[in-house]
Amino acid sequence: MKAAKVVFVLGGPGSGKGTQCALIVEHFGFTHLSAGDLLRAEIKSGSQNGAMIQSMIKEGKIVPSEVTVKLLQKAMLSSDNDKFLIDGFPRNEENRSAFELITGIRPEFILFFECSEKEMEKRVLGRNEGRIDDNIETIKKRFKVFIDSGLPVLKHYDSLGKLRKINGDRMKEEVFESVRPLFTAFAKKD
Ligand SMILES: Nc1ncnc2c1ncn2[C@@H]1O[C@H](COP(=O)(O)OP(=O)(O)O)[C@@H](O)[C@H]1O
Ligand SMILES: Nc1ccn([C@@H]2O[C@H](COP(=O)(O)OP(=O)(O)O)[C@@H](O)[C@H]2O)c(=O)n1
Repeated sequence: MKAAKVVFVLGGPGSGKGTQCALIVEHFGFTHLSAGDLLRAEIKSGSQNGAMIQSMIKEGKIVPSEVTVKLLQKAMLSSDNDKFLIDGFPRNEENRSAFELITGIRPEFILFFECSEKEMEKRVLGRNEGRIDDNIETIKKRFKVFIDSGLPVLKHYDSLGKLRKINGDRMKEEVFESVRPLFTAFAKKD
């Protein structure tokens, strides 16, 4: 698994991570792994961690890294692909160090969508996916967690020269035109 190429995709709730990942998958043949989607699937599967995960998500808190890294690792191992977009991860320093320790993988780079809180709030409230955390009370908590726990992760990768910031406040097609050049090195599909 050490040969796998990984790009972490970060940004606040509603910054457009999932939307841009779908476009990258379509154009560059990556496999999209959303940490949030894997955690939500784990709740639905009736896992013994389900109740804990559900209450963390409802409160906008970060699920213990061991749980999330195991889910990501399992998904990577069961894929034929060797190029992964890991979306919504790492959310804090614990996520980051646990992933590096357990998988031995270092990301190629970090795609980070910068977006105003006003725009993110509007998008999340309009998302209509029936998520238990897409309500104004939990959104405020998620914004705070993003700043308090997420910024140290971004600083870390910035210091390694791996942070690629994209203005996510624009129309999705315009955002993708800024994303595209970062992936041309991966253009050849295997
Ligand atoms: N650039 C954009 N402009 C307007 N709406 C967007 C844009 N990107 C995504 N959206 C919409 O905003 C909502 C949140 O986007 P999503 O990709 O799910 O964000 P995230 O994965 O970062 O939480 C979705 O309903 C999506 O269709
Ligand atoms: N690495 C992660 C990713 C998500 N999560 C949880 O899942 C929730 C939703 O994350 P998400 O990435 O699906 O959605 P957004 O908050 O980006 O819109 C987070 O608020 C956390 O409670 C986590 O605990 N650890």
